[in-house]
Amino acid sequence: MDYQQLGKLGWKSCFGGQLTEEEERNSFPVRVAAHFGSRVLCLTGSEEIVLPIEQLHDCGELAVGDWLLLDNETRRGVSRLPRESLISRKAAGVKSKTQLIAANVDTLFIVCSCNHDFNLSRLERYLAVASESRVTPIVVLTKADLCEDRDVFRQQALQLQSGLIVETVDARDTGDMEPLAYWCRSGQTVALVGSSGAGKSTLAMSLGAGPLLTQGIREDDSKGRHTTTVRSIHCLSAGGVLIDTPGMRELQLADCEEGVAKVFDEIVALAEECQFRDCSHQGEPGCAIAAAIQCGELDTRRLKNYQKLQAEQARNAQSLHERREQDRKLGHFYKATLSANQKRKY
Ligand SMILES: Nc1nc2c(ncn2[C@@H]2O[C@H](COP(=O)(O)OP(=O)(O)OP(=O)(O)O)[C@@H](O)[C@H]2O)c(=O)[nH]1
Ligand SMILES: [Zn+2]
Repeated sequence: MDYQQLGKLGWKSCFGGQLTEEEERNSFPVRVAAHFGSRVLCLTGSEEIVLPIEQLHDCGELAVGDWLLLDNETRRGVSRLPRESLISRKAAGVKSKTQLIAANVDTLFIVCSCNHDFNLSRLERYLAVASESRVTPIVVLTKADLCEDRDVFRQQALQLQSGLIVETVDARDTGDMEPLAYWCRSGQTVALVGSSGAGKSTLAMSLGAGPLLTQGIREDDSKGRHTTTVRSIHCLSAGGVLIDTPGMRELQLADCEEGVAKVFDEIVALAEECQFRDCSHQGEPGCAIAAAIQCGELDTRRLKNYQKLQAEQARNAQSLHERREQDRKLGHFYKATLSANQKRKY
């Protein structure tokens, strides 16, 4: 196994530690770089392998960023290595279906501009997703060059979560990328989220995002037509990789009760102090949250956003549960029909 080549893809030694001797002998790791319906693009660090999805059946549902083991001889997927993190979202348009966005991301750059785009509630939403996905969030405030006092924005963002790291940058300036380099070093995987126009592409460019392989990529199909393969993994000048998929750009909360509770942990703690266990914090006597609002310890915007995100995630989680139930029942139905058909045949 060429660990140096794998390092370029964000491979960490802890992944290697999970392999059995047999797996080390008979298989090799690849990273999922893109998914196009029936085919999956996998990278070894020195080679690109496009595999039909059936060949990866044993690896389960796949996300960009997943590490898979392929059999040395057949190149069939043997298994998927346990994920260190997984970012998922409620699929756009499809009611209550979860879509896997990216796996094994170490750091999420939450991008927001120091202008009218700056929105604390949106930042909290992304922080909840990061927490739920087990990814370290870093808030990157762009367009700092265009505002009078970048520190005003920075201080507000710092309040959102204890220990939160917030950087202010001119995303066009490579010199401003230095504080971010640590998160982009070799063996690290980062992803970007933020609203349209916040500066994600500009930031990616300044971080040196480029194609992972410069040779051996076939851009022409068998008929000589030019084809562009959408690669979702890019290498960065600091040695790490960036996962950038269209799905990353529109995250919604899906089943992330823990993430929301973590980001708003002071509100959760306050609620435990309320006189009534089922206090709805809407004027009941002995409400600790109302008291905190009154004395200015907690602001109304934050409480409202907590309640909104809480309700939103509960709704999504509920419909996900219903869907899973439905799928389960449908599964039983198929099985029953299948066995009835088989009985008829024999
Ligand atoms: N002055 C200044 N301009 C910036 C900065 N970051 C981004 N821009 C400009 O803002 C515009 C939008 O930036 P993009 O990088 O395209 O934003 P994006 O987040 O990728 O947007 P989508 O692709 O729509 O998601 C571009 O014209 C950038 O040049 C910054 O830090 N300072
Ligand atoms: Zn209360």
